[in-house]
Amino acid sequence: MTDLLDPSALDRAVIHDPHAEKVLLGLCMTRGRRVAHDLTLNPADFYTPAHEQLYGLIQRLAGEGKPTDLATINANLASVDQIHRGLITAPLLIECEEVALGADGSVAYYSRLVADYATRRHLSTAAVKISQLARGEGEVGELVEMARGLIDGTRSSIVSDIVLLGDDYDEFVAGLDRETRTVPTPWPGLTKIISGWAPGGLYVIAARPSIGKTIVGLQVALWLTRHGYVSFTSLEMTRRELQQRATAYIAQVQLGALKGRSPWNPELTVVDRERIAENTDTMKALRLAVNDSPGATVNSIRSHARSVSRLGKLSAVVVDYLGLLSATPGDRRSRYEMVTEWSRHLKTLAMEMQVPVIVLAQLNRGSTQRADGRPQLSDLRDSGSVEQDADVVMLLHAEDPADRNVDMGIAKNRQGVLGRVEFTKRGETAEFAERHAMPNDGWG
Ligand SMILES: Nc1ncnc2c1ncn2[C@@H]1O[C@H](COP(=O)(O)OP(=O)(O)OP(=O)(O)O)[C@@H](O)[C@H]1O
Repeated sequence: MTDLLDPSALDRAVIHDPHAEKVLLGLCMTRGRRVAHDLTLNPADFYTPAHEQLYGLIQRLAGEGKPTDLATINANLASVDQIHRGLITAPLLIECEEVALGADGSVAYYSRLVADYATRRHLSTAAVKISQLARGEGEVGELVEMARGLIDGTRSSIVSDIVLLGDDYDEFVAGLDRETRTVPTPWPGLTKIISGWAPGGLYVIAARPSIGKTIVGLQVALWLTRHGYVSFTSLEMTRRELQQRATAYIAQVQLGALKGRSPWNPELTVVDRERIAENTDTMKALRLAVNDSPGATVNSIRSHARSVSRLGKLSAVVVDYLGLLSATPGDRRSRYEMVTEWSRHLKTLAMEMQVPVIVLAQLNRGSTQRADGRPQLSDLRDSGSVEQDADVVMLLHAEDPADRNVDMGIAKNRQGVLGRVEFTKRGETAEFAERHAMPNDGWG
């Protein structure tokens, strides 16, 4: 990456309000220590160096439980380092007091003004850096993510951004009878056990190879399109293959007949063609956005989800599957460390976007060494810390990939009970049908 322009080269002179800075400092001096104590601006949020130093001193005094008035400031000037001490002059202190006496706005008003100007300056600096990023080297998706990170980091820390746990408690109590924003899974029994997909939740569906995790992932994604757009990252199948599976499920046509004409594929029947025709409009209108670009990374998943959310309400993010994600070029960490970071990022993505993130994962061979062959949470060991980050972990188990009876163990459920669900796998129409759900049933 080429060197970034020195942001200090920017002319930021117009993006500040020296009067507001002085008034706020004066209010801290004249209205008692509490005012300074409650402010959460950073000294660097003040544009003028003298104001920055004075605010830093006032904050220090308030933190030590001392008054923040003119006399105490004067008595403590020696505690400011020698280089900056000279900036806090007697005329400045007097001017701050005077403008504060004549001010007609509240402390909140002036602190908001100072914070807003600080944010504008950060934004201006970020714009220069982004412009340099755009001209530099790097994969374009990564660059977009870095640019987003720079924009996200521009907010100044101000008092009104601090929210206490009980701040909206009345709203919480009033909302107890309102319907939740969780949405059902395609299977009523499972929905009951895990209480549906919750916004901000990270859900892991894991299995040994060929048990059917993609079938489950796609069925879930198709179901969730009823509630909005779904961002579906597929590292194993192309969009065309997903089209075949989705058609098999929605139009109830044999998957084999949708793979094109060949001597070994079954032929499409007249009924099949009718069903496809009947469901063409539904297929075309599906709000399923497929990201099947090779080498997808966690950053590209985030980018995709954000772009999809601009089309309309995002209802979920689905990733098939965690182990196939690519590392950022040049990342030399162990696979374990990388996957650990990815699962953290996916949980953060769920919380940021306020949607469920459903991640498919492959289990290691641990289960094959057990007498009953049943997978356990520990079989996710190769998947970094996904077991800790996940809100719910669902483990699929069948004695053999060809077996139509597949069990799902809810092996972790942060907000509820564990349990077990029995499914019939209908591979030919790419679907799982729920037979029986058993909350509180042990797994293992
Ligand atoms: N045309 C078909 N007819 C019947 N069953 C099929 C058909 N295609 C796939 N299946 C079933 O689906 C299973 C594979 O499903 P899926 O691709 O979802 O598995 P997976 O767990 O994602 O596998 P992988 O380890 O390859 O990621 C196979 O074991 C098979 O039982």
